[in-house]
Amino acid sequence: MNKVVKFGGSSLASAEQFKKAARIINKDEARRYVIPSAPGKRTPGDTKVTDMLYRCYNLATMDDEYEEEFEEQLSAIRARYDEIIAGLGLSIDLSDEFKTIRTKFSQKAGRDYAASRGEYLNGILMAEYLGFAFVDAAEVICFDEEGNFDDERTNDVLSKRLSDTPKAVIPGFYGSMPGGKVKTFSRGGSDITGSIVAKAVHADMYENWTDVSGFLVADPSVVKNPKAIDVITYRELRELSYMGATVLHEDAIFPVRKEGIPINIRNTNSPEDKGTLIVEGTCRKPRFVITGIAGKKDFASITVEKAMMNAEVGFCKKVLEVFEENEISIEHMPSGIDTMTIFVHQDEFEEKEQKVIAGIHRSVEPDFLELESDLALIAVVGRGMKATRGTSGRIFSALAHANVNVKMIDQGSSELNIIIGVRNHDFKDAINAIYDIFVNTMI
Ligand SMILES: Nc1ncnc2c1ncn2[C@@H]1O[C@H](COP(=O)(O)OP(=O)(O)O)[C@@H](O)[C@H]1O
Ligand SMILES: N[C@@H](CC(=O)OP(=O)(O)O)C(=O)O
Repeated sequence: MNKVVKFGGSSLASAEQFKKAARIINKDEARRYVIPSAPGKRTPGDTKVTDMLYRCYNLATMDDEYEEEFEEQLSAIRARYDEIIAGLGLSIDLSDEFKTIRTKFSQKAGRDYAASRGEYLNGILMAEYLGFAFVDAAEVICFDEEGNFDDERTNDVLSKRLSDTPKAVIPGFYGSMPGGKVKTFSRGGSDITGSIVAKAVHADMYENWTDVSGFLVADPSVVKNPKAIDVITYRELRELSYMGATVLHEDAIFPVRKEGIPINIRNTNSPEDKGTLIVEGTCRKPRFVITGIAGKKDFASITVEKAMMNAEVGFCKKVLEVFEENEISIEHMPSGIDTMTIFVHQDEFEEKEQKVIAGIHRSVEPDFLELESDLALIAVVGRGMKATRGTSGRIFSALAHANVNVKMIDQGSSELNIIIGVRNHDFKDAINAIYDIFVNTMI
């Protein structure tokens, strides 16, 4: 048996949390490969070390007048680690490491290098505390010249290196490019490292330890005490993570999915809870018709209307090309007989708005063009929806009861998800209404 365990920033924010993580690791001999994140928030108002590092690096690249602030920030980061070292009774001294960091910062080693030090230093502490080998992710997680993750090379290097390292700590979030330049994944990317390591060592399980007892039906900051999901498929999870359920990075699924390795989301603060099992497929019936709800705010929509639009060859392509030319990514695109609507991120769209409108006019001469802003998209996801009639009807009626005006509803062709567009200010009410109708009324 061979398990890869990733501990998130909340699980390693202090010495107390480190002890809990170590207890979990030591309880099961199979937990051989450990992926730590950087120390996260100790309290809701606290700052993650990764954010402190970004800030510190920004200060390092500014004028001399910011030197004092830079020094303060670097000392505050050091203090976070020294607090953990003291709390764990370790005899490690990070002076040399911080000397190197200071030199690299002054040589402008890059934002990615700066951010990666959070995981790197936490990895050193974790390896020392557990008595495991430390494997620097810069040596085993490979990116190509363009900065894209190099799957094949990584798998080769990593599996070779770990085949003669029975127990190791590999820091999450970063790797390096061919010349040795450090490169990070996007935020929350330690989840991806965990998945890559699990694939390389052919793990039986990838455990992802966080501060909630699994993947919950809805975001706990939106719905009070949401129920945990027992089993969820990779496809369902991908839909939910993409739509903002942040518990697992949306790209963390791909490496383990190829190998059929299940992911288990667990709670470091409540290790006896079974958490959520993420699997390729299951014949286990879901507890509720829906598996989960997630959503994101701050979208704008552009509705293009033209009579006989469907008969015009290449109409949609021409409209989409305008967005491509302006480098705006499209989030969602429901269409009708004579209309198509394009949802985009408002902040990306705002500054290019007039160029896009002019471009659409020029390329397809629409009868009518309508813009709306401050919209939210909500995804209701569930493998159980396919077999259940009237799911959309129930969503509509729940939202009507909650006085939420539905701007758009669109069912994915896989019948795995229904996307609903509402106003930003109705976001919370809408999610709670959907949660109530499918979860609370079923209990
Ligand atoms: N559907 C959901 N289920 C569980 N947690 C969610 C969900 N949506 C949002 N979250 C948030 O995700 C957090 C865990 O993710 P994250 O902060 O990245 O943890 P970590 O620091 O362990 O990596 C939870 O504390 C919770 O607030
Ligand atoms: N520390 C990085 C990477 C990461 O995955 O962190 P966490 O596991 O705390 O989400 C970040 O804050 O983005």
